[in-house]
Amino acid sequence: MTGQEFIEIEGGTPLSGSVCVQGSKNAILPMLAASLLPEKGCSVIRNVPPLNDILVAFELMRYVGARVDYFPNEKVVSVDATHLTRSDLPESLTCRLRASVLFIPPLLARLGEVRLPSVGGCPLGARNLNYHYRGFARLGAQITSEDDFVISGEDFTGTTMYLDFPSHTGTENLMMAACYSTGVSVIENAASDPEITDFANFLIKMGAKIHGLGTRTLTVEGVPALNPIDYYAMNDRLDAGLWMMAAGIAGGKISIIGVAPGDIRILIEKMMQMGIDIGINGHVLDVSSPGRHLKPVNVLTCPYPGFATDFQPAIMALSCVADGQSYIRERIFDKRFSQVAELRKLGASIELDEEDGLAIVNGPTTFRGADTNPDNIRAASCILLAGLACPEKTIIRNVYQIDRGHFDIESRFQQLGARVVRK
Ligand SMILES: CC(=O)N[C@H]1[C@@H](OP(=O)(O)OP(=O)(O)OC[C@H]2O[C@@H](n3ccc(=O)[nH]c3=O)[C@H](O)[C@@H]2O)O[C@H](CO)[C@@H](O)[C@@H]1O
Ligand SMILES: C=C(OP(=O)(O)O)C(=O)O
Repeated sequence: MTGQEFIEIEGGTPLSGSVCVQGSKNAILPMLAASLLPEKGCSVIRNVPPLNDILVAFELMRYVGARVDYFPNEKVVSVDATHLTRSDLPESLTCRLRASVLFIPPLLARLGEVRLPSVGGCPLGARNLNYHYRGFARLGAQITSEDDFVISGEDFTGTTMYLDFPSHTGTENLMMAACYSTGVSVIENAASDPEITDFANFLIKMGAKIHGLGTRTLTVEGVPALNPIDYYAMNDRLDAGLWMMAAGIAGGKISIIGVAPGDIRILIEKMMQMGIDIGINGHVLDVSSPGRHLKPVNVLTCPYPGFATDFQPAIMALSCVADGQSYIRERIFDKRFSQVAELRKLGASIELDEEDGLAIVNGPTTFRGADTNPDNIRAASCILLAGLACPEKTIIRNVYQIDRGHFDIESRFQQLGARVVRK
């Protein structure tokens, strides 16, 4: 990948064929961190796509002394963390990966101290980490510097932790730390996303005792040690959603292989409200759409099981081609509308009140070709989708963002007959 790379889309072709869903980045990242917990032996994680964020996580793990062997064709990684040597994470890596924060619990458990400089990830607004640090402090950690986040302590005692908001990685982090704390911990108002349940199952396979999976209250009984395991990570509901919405906006009929329909039921519901046909055949979704004359939609993002904020930019692309006004309300992040400026370059008519977290989309738009520069994964997905409905050429720069979240995107689109090329 070079900085000059871009993706070019020439839309207007209906999609046909089948596409397989990749492994879930947001489930695999905490698993990679937790694979540093066992004191001896190799853990194996399967269904691991070569996404930029995952590759950066491998670099962080190697930096602290773990041996990481990755087999991209088999999508398998093995991790041996027997000889960890350091826990001062380098900013050159943490500034590229928000999930760097997930390395705090294993490094505390193994080495007793962590230095975590600023963390990167999608620029979506404030993205505070106060629930993480408050939770670690309640378990017994000392936060010795808030500037560079130096945190220390290893003998934690179970406690009750309440999250003011059900933070996704906050829940994962405190659940992971509670696993090796003495006694019982309760995490109230926890996030209940499917990735958290899959991660909890990963920890349980390692020997952890976690109760309340999939609910908003998690109870964790501390255990003396966690063991290396071999685990098959869940598929990525965000990748599945991208393909569903691609068929929705481009038109045509595709089959999406490897979906847990229950994990994306609100997206299915909203797309059906827009006039898109979705057939559920076990773990395969058959999506067919006219691609035009979609119905407008109202969306309000919420913690799981509500409408996922990570789908908000993409469904905005669909709402642009709908006949009428759509209302899209963002309630998770304070700056999650960066795709609006890029969609406007393609001719979209969107009234934006970012303070109120409201975008009113005036459809239908006939997109025109444009040169775009989305600043995060889901904004890039949004423009990819808009490009499929645009008869002229759409350029997407900053391809690094797409490659953080979706593996081999152009080949998988080409497989469905779309004209999407990397140049
Ligand atoms: C790697 C990963 O899994 N990323 C996902 C994770 O991000 P991430 O875990 O960072 O998102 P959170 O659920 O923590 O954030 C949700 C909201 O809570 C606030 N907050 C969070 C923690 C905290 O200590 N203090 C605080 O105020 C944030 O500023 C934000 O407004 O969940 C998001 C919301 O579903 C998704 O968009 C991301 O794709
Ligand atoms: C927001 C995302 O990732 P991160 O939390 O790592 O920025 C994402 O996957 O859309």
